[in-house]
Amino acid sequence: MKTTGAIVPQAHLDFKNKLTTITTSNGLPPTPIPRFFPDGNKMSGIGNLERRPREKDAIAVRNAWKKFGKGEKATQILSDLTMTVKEGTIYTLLGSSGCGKTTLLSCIVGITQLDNGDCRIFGTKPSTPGCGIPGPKVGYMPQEIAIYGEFTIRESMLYFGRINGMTSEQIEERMAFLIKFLHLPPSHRFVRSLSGGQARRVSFAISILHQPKLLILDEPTVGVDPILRKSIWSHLKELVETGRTTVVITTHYIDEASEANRIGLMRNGRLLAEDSPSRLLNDFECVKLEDVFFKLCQRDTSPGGPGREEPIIIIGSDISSDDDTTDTSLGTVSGSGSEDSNNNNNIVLSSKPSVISKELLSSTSESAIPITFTTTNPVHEQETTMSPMPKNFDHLPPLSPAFMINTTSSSKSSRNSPTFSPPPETTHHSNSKQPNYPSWRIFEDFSGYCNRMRALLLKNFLCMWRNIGFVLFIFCLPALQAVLFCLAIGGDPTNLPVGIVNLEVGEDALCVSTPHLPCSLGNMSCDFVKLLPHDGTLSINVFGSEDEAEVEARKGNVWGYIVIPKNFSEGLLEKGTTLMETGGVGTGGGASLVGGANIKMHLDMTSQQIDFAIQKAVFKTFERFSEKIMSDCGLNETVDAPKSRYLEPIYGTANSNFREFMAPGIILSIIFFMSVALTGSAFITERKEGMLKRTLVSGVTTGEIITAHMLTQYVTMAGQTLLVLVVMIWAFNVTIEGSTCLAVLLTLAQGTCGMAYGFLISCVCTEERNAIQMALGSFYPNLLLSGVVWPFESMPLLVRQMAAYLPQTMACEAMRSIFSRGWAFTHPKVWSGFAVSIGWSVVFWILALILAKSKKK
Ligand SMILES: Nc1ncnc2c1ncn2[C@@H]1O[C@H](COP(=O)(O)OP(=O)(O)OP(=O)(O)O)[C@@H](O)[C@H]1O
Repeated sequence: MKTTGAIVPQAHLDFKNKLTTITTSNGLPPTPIPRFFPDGNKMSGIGNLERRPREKDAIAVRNAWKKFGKGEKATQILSDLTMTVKEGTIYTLLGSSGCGKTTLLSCIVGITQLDNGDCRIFGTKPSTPGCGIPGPKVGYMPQEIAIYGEFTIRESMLYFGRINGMTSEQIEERMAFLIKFLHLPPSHRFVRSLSGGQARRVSFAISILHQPKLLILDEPTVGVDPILRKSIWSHLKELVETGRTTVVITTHYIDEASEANRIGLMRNGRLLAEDSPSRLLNDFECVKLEDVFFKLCQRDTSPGGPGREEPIIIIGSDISSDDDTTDTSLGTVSGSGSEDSNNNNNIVLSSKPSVISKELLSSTSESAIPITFTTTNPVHEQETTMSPMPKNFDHLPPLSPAFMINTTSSSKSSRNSPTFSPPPETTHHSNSKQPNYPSWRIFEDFSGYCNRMRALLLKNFLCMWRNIGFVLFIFCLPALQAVLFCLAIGGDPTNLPVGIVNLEVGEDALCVSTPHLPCSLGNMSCDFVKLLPHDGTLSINVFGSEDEAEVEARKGNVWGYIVIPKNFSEGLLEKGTTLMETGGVGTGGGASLVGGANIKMHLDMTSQQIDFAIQKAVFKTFERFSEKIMSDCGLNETVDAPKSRYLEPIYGTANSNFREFMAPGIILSIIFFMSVALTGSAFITERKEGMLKRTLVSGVTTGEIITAHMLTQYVTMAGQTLLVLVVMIWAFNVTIEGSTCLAVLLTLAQGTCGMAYGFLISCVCTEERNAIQMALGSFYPNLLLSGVVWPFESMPLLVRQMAAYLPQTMACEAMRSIFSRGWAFTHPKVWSGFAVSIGWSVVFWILALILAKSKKK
C-alpha cells in the first residue's frame, strides 16, 4: 500500500467535528444528528463551535451561505457549504469553473464576508483580533499573477515580505533559497519580462516567502506545464511535511488532485464529497477521480438528485493516516483502502463517508436510523449503535442521489430546489457574521503599521520611478493644460475682417490719396477711418456701396460693415457747434445735419465675443476721433458733455479680461479631475490585477492603502499645483493679490476631494472604461455649473441654488477671491470654499467606504 507521506499523524485524532445529518423525502424538516465527541459528550448545533475551539482544524467552514447581488438578481454562490481542513495537510478543492471556489477562499482569508454560516481558521474567525488572517499567518496566491510588472523579482519579494513583517535580511535569505529551489530567473529580472510560467512561479514564491501557517493557492497550476506542476506539488508536499503548513489549493485538473491528502469536490456552491483520494476511489469503485466526480455530478443533477425529494445522508468523514493508498501517478489508486471499507455493517466516520440507500431510508423512521460510528483511532474508539449501511453503490437506484458529506442541517430549500436560498437571518447562524475589518488594527501594532506604510510608500514611489516618463507627463499635464487655457481663452480677438463704406469720400474710402486738412468739411471721415485699425482688432475691407458690403457679409467674408454717411463732416461740425452754444447740453437743433454725423454698423451677431470686440473697437475709435476733431476745431475747451467716468477699480484691473475670471476655477478643475483620474485608475488597476486582494490578504488595511496613496498623490499634486501657478503667474501675468500659500492649500483641498471622488468611482466601477465614463459624465456638469467658465449669477435661480453646493462652486469663488481680491482665510467666501471641499471629501470617502464594505459582504 502506497502512502503519500503527506498525511499528518494527528489528523485522525480529531473527530470532534462530525456534523451528521439525515434528511428524508417525507417532507419532514431535516433532523440534525448530534455530534459525537471522544469524551462522550453529545453536542449539536453550530453554537458548540463557539464553546469548543478545535485546535486540529486549520479551517472549519460550517453551513456557509454566500450570494452576490440583491433581490431577484442575486446569485447564490455558496449554499450551505461545510468543509474541514486539518492542520498540516494538503486539501484540494476541485470543481468546475464558477462553482464558487474563489469565493470560498476569499471568505476563508477574510476579505469577503459570509452571509450566513461560520468560518474558523485555527479556531478563530478571520479578521478578528489576533487571528492573523488576513495577515502574515496566511500566504495567498490569487488566480491572477498579482505582481507589479514594473518591479523586479527582488523588489516584488521585498514589498510582499515587508508587508508580512519580514526584515530585509530575512527576505534576502528566503529569496536566495526560493530562487534556487523554484528555479526562478535571477532576481534583477523584471516581472513583465518573465514568461507566464516564470511569473506564476514567482507569484507562488511570494505566497510562501514568509513561511505562512496557512497557504491558500487559487489555481496555481493553470496554464503551467506538467513539469512545473509536478515541481509545485512536490514543494507543497515538502512544505506540509517539514513546515507543518496547511495548504488549500483549487484546481480544475482532476488528475493532480489525487496528490492531496484530502479532496473537496465542489459543485454549485456545495461540497458533494470530501475525503481522501483513495477513499473516494474505493467508495465509488472508480479508478479515476474524474469518474468519482462524474458519478457525483450525475447524482447531483439527476431528476432524483439532492433537493428533489430524495433521501440524502450527509455524513462527515475524517482524514486517517492509515489508508492513504493514493498512487501519486495522477488519478489512479492502488490498494483497496482501509480495512473498514470491507465492513458493510459499520460506517467508519474517520475513514470514509457512507451511503444510505433510498430503499433503506424509506424502510426506516428518520429519527430511528441506527448507525454505528467507529473510530479507527484506538485511543478514542467508541461506538454508537446505528443501522448497518450498505456501502456498495450498486444498491442505489440508478442516478439516485444518496451521497453528500460534511454538511449539517441544511435548510429544506437547499435540497428541494435547484435554487438554493439561505436560512433566514434569525436562525442559529445569525450571530455568526464575521466582524468588520477592525480599524483599530492601525494602533494594534505600531511598528507593524510603520513597516506596512513604509512598504506601501516605497512601492508607490517605485511604481512612479519605474514609469518616470509617464509621471513627468502627469506632473506637467496640468501646466500644459494651463498654457493651452491661457493661449486659447480670455484673449481679445484680433484681425477681424470688417467692411467700410465711406460715402463721404467715395472710392478712396481709406483716404489714401485724399489730402488731410484738419477740421475741414468733406473729409473728416478720413480721420475716423485711419484710426479704426489702430489696436489690431479690426482688419478693414473697403466696399464701394452698402449692397456690395452686405453681399460679402452674407457670404461670411467679413463680420459686418460700417457706413459713413455722405454729409458726415457737416453733421459733426453742426453737432459740435450746438454743444458749444448750449454749454454742452445740446438742444437737438439742426437735426438733419446732426443726424449726418451718425455712423451705422451692420454686423453678423452670431458670435457674441466677436461682436463685442468689434463694437468696442469702433466705440473706442470714435472716442479718440471725437477728441481729435474737438481739438482740431478748437471745441474741447468749451464743451463739457455729460459723461460717465470709471474710477480706479475697487478690485481687479480696469482692463481685466476673461482669462483672469476663469483662471482660478480652471486651476481647481484641472487638479480636481487629475486626482479623480489618477486615484480611480490606480485602484481599479490594482484590483483587476489582483494586487489589491493580495495586499489585503497580507494584512494591510484599506485605511493603510488609502493613506499611502494619498501621501503619494499629495506629492504629485503639490508638484502639479506649483507648476500650474508658475505658468499662470509668470508666463501669462495672472496675478494673485492674496496669499499664494492659501491658494495652494485650497488647490490641495480640492485635490483631496478629487481623490475621494476617484476612490468612490473605483468602488462603483469594476472596469476602467466605466470609470472614465463616470468621470467624464460628472466633469462637464461640474465645470458648467460651478461658475468656472461663466458667472454663476447668470444661471436661473433654481439652478443657482442647486449649483451653489457642488464640490467646486464655492471653492472656485474662494479661489477667485484670493486671486483677484486678495481676501484672507477669515473672509466667509474663502473659508466656505475650504469647508465645502473638506465636506465633500468626507461625503465621498464615507460613500466609498460604505460601498467597499457592502461589496466585501
Ligand atoms: N463580486 C462578485 N459579484 C457578483 N458575482 C460574483 C462576484 N464574484 C464572483 N461572482 C460569481 O460567483 C460565481 C463563482 O465565482 P468564483 O470565482 O468563486 O468561481 P470559481 O469556482 O473560483 O471559478 P473559476 O474556477 O473559474 O475561477 C461566478 O458565477 C461568478 O461570476
